[in-house]
Amino acid sequence: MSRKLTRILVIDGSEVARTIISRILDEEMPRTQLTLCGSGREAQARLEEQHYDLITTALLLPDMDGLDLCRQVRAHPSHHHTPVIVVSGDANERLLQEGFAAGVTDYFDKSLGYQAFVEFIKGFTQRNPGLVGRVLYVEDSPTTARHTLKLLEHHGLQVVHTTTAEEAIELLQHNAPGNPEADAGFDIVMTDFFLKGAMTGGDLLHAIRSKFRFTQQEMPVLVLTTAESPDRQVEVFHAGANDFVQKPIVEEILLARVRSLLLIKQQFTALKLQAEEMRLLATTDSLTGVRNKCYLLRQGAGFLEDRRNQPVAALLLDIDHFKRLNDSHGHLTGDQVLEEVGALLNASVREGTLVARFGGEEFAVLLPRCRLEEAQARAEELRAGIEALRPASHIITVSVGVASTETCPDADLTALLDLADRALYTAKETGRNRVCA
Ligand SMILES: Nc1nc2c(ncn2[C@@H]2O[C@H](COP(=O)(O)OP(=O)(O)OP(=O)(O)O)[C@@H](O)[C@H]2O)c(=O)[nH]1
Repeated sequence: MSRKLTRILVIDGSEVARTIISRILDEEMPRTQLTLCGSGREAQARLEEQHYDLITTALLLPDMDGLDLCRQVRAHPSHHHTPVIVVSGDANERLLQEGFAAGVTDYFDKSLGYQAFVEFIKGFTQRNPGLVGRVLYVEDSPTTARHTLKLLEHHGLQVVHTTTAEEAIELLQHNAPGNPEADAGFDIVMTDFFLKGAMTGGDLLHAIRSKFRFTQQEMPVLVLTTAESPDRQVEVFHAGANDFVQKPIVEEILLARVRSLLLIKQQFTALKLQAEEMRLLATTDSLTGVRNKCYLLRQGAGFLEDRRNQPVAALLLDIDHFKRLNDSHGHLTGDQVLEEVGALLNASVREGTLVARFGGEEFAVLLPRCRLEEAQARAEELRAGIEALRPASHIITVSVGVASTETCPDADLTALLDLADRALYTAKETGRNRVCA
């Protein structure tokens, strides 16, 4: 889900006020597109040009009453839903009595200061975020579809409209996780419950929850129904809908429901990303950036068992005379060398290769679909690459032991690494800075 700019229209007759508000908003809300107006007439002109997520106006404008401006906003076909905050010197009687009737969403007491005003706006926009996301919308009535599409798109949503559940299923299939040709995918589905095709909205819901196995957080579904009995409403929820909206659609109700479902989806996506980051952190060696030994031992077994990876080659690379480097240049230099060698290994291997830190100055590499001869060639490339690297401005060499299941098809991970370790020992014994198999 991409984040879009929050568009705010600030109307205030005082140039000083506009300058201060603009400066603080720029600092505190960098993803804001701010439009400043000094009069009601200027604001009216701006409102003809574009949509805003929020309007704030002083109660007293040089040419107009702030409440009259608010009434005009409420009567405007494109802006009648836009929140309006009225700013006044004190919460005066007139504002309290007439404000809400005029359609004021909230008011702010100016005597609290500009910093507090910006904090207020920040809180307001966080509670009422703009609508951002991709909606799959299934509706077979052309009139309802045209009206709803216009409404959703007007509020910044990307909408893909289909008239049948079958088409919607095809689109969901195409966008399912794992399909390399998938587009951005959908954040929510909105569907009419009664569709004229062979499949109903209920069938679509069933497919979403049972076939695609999308949870209610992963793919929230909003059902549109005509006024129904409580029994029918219960049926909608049993079918796996998150919520429903009755037709004829009331714009504010639809938007509020869509907003809350998008929030559910955003929270789900954020949690998923966080979990992935945590998993990566827990399986990565913090110094070298390659996988840690625990990950190698856990994933390596499966890596070997996967027949598509056969034959699997294992390389064990051990930095030569690393103790000497530590002793003469210090551990921090040693650490930098390890870091740079790890980065080179990560950057040098193809996708599907597993690189891990096996011990202090020792790295393991598992190469899929790699015969012994090719593994030796790959090991030689890595050895030469490290020799040319000069990490921390020192010439560093590695000895490499190579083994492949090509020559021992029954070897499990331990046996394969053991063979590579024996080859590494030979490389060390026969002079270092070489590859042995
Ligand atoms: N700087 C640094 N040193 C480490 C780290 N982990 C292990 N070492 C050091 O790596 C050195 C490994 O020394 P040895 O096992 O004797 O091996 P070597 O000096 O590389 O000699 P050969 O392997 O026989 O060429 C030890 O001095 C460890 O303290 C680390 O994370 N950072």
